Amino acid sequence: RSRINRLRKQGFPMPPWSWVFGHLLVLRRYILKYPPDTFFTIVMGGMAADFAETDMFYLDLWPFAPPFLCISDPDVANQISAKHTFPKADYFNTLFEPLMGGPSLLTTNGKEWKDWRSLFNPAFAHSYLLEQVHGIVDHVEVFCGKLQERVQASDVAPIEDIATRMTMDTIIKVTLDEEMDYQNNPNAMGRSLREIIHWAFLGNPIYRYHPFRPLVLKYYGNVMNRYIRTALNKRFQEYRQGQDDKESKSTKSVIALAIKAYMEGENQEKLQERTTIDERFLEYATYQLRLFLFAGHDTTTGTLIYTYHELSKHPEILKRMQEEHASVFGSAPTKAPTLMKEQPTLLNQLPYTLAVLKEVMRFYPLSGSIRMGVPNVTLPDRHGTQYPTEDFHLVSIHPRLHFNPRLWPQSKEFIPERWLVGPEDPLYPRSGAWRPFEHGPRNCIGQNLSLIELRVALVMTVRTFKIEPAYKEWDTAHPPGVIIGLLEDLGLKDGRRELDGEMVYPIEKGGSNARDGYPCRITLLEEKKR
Ligand code: HEM
Repeated sequence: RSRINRLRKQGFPMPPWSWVFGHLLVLRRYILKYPPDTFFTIVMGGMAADFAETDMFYLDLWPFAPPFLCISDPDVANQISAKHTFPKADYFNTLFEPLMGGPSLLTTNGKEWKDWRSLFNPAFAHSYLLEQVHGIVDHVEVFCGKLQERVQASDVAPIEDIATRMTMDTIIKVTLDEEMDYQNNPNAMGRSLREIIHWAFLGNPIYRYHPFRPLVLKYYGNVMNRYIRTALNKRFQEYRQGQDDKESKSTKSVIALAIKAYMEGENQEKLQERTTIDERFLEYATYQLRLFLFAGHDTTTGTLIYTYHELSKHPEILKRMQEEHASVFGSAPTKAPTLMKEQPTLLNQLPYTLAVLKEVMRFYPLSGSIRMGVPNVTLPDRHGTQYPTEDFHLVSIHPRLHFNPRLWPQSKEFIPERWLVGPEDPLYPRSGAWRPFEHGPRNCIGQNLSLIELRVALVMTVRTFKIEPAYKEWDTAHPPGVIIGLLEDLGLKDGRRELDGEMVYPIEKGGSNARDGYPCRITLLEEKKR
């Protein structure tokens, strides 16, 4: 408090502050502007908009969170992400480690992080992942079957569950070379991940301080660990077999490549004797694989759902995307899966689809970035004022960065073309203003995988299915329970379910999912035309 007070007296920007509450009451005022389940980062974006003059401000939320230096200036955000000056924050680690079970790429620093990142980087390269398109197409085909079932049922239901199962199946296939088949069957691994997210759930103090939480996390963590370790051992034996038998088929999974790189870095003499995988590798690789599943499934699912939503609102954009798919894969949508399997590089010929995805990610930033400030290092705002960083968590506020009218002409309009114009065009994106995957050495390792999977999913769905939100029908069919309804009627509970006139908005559920899992109606496009 006294440190914040000193900075306040020196005139650094921050909301009105008090010795007793810090900025908690101010935060509450902002929270009340939004529906109660709104993704917290969006609330922060709203607050940051009131500091447009500096695009930086301090925030004191003690005792609920450490003090923050909030940043929505692209140059400052670039300075934070460009080098390793600012480490990942301990606070951040305590929030995320229960999800992974131990130290992972997301939470470690220095040599420990660098060694693991170097081991996995090659397998997440775009060209390498294109070799995995075959498996991705297979999983998207199952997803299409599920959409088809929804067409036949002619119902209104959330799409999130089936889309999440698809992204989980895909990540497990690409990273571990295992068929989880979660889209068709209940699966202990998939269920455990969901339970862990639910119990580790960062924003809900009821779960955070629940006495059974450690036991529940341990139980489900063990289920995940067992699954991953069994798969890792299988991949190791395949690697060994590949060593002895040069003819054997080499697997292409992310972990197969990482095992190969790890073993090649080992003492070669010892390697000959090794019949089981080294325990330290097994333990740490398990944390990384849990992270891939956690970091990759909700984010990719959310982006897909928000893309369907924007396409439903902009028929002209949908039409242009369909035309692009027809020009690359031919006029019959049924041919596209085979073509993608045979020539995965065709996915590189979809600039418009990619532009739509980038614009969706600008509109719906699903993640964020936090680093720890360090002694004697300051960050300058665009007027040159230097902000001390020591003891502060440096938070990049993506929703503000992505909507700041100073950085984005027509910032509230959905314009995929801004991603297709040259630097001479006013719409051309400003460097560092778009950060869904963050930038620099610690950017998202899975971004190529997400963008490939999303393109495959769009190619295989948008010329066949029409997916339209059906919130009104859903809300009518699912009114709040008697007690909640009464509290809402009495004004004792906030019953708002719209943000800026939109029924679809990211909610706080561990990963910024669409409200109620995006209830929608799915029909066949031909049906619509008839
Ligand atoms: C639309 C999809 C995705 C979005 C928006 C997203 C976003 C991000 C962001 C913003 C970061 C940086 C966090 C920070 O600075 O603290 C990050 C890091 C990371 N992401 Fe993603 N992600 C996505 C998909 C994936 C997928 C599919 C995977 C893996 C299969 C993945 C794995 C990771 C990992 C391991 C890191 C930590 C990297 C490091 O620190 O070295 N992500 N992601």
